[in-house]
Amino acid sequence: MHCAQKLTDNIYWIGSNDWDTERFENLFPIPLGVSYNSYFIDDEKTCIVDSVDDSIRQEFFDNVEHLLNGRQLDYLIVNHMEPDHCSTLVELIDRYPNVKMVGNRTTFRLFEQFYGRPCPDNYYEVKEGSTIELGKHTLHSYTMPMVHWPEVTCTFESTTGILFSADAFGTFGTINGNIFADQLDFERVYEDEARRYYTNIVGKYGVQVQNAIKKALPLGIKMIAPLHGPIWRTPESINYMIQKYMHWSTYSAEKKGVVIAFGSMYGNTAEMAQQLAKLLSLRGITDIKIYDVSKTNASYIIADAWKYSHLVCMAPTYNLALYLTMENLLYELKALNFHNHKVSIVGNHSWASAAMKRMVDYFTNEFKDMEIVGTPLDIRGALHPAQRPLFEKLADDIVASINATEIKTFSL
Ligand SMILES: Cc1cc2nc3c(=O)[nH]c(=O)nc-3n(C[C@H](O)[C@H](O)[C@H](O)COP(=O)(O)O)c2cc1C
Repeated sequence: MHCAQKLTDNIYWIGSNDWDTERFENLFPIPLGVSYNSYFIDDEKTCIVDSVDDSIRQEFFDNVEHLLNGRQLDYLIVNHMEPDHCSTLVELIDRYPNVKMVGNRTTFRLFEQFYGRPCPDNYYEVKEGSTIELGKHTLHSYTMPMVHWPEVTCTFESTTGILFSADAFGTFGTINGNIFADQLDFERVYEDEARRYYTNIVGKYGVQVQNAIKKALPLGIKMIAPLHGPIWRTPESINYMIQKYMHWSTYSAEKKGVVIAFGSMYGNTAEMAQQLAKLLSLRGITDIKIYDVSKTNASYIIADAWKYSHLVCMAPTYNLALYLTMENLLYELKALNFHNHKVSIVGNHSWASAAMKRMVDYFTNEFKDMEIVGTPLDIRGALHPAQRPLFEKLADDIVASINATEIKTFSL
């Protein structure tokens, strides 16, 4: 049954929710589900902006048929050729064989690679600044390369001021009736998931996101319609989300605080993590998060590492190397270009140390712009009373560093 919702008198959300997929990209847990958003513009020419994942195929076509009401589909804008927005494209073309599929050369190449169905008669190539007149509405195409795929464009509708932003400004989490961010407590319900979505999916491409923001801001945006999660339509909510993107894309901490990520087999390093947290608390630090890297999916730790000013990595040596789940976390952080934060290091070993050295090497040589706070520690087995002063000193150094840290603010 159709379930479209209005953005304006003539523009509709025709997306739906996916509660079934366990992991987005088969990597990132999505306990709150995810929405795939698509939009319909009802004008002299009919137009769909981006399509959806196969998992919500039925709801999508119910909406499309209802809104077309027997008319033909004239345009199908493909801002992003990732399969979670494109696995219904071939069926759309089969159903509406005269539709013009709007994209760039890379869009069409990826389409053919994925679906083995060249449709050159349907291709309608656009470039930077190309416009399409639908009647009352005019679409302007702008490239956003590598936010986060090479073909990505955004489409600006200049009559209503709606920016169809592809995956930018999206979030994990289903749409629960309210399609607009200002209708709900976004900060409480979605912000952590928006950050986890951004940092893990788009995080590597901060420079490209900055370029896209620079390009989009002068357009006079009145609404931002992303491909996942709620839509932004008030100046306050648009401002809020763009400011979040300024923080995230410049790798700037949003808040003073400490994320302690530990790995542990027998509980000794876990115990050290708790001791350090207690010492930080006694020194007045209120924002402290402890994560077991073997327990919590790295995507959550990565999101909080991005958010808070200070990270502490604590892990044992394992077969003359770094404990595997910590190695994995640091590998992922590095792959996402994480930088511009402060980190402290505690290793643990029993006979031949490697973990501490590996962590120091990571943050000194493999990440850029990471300041190591305090002297890296290397504990043998368990923390003994005689070593307590080392932890007291580390806590002092972290607190001094937190006090000296300035949290950036961004004005638009
Ligand atoms: C499979 C395995 C391999 C290990 N390899 C090393 C090693 O190469 N060098 C070393 O000093 N300790 C090694 N250890 C010992 C641990 O690093 C050490 O006992 C550490 O204190 C454990 O910390 P935890 O109590 O937090 O798990 C290894 C332990 C295991 C189970």
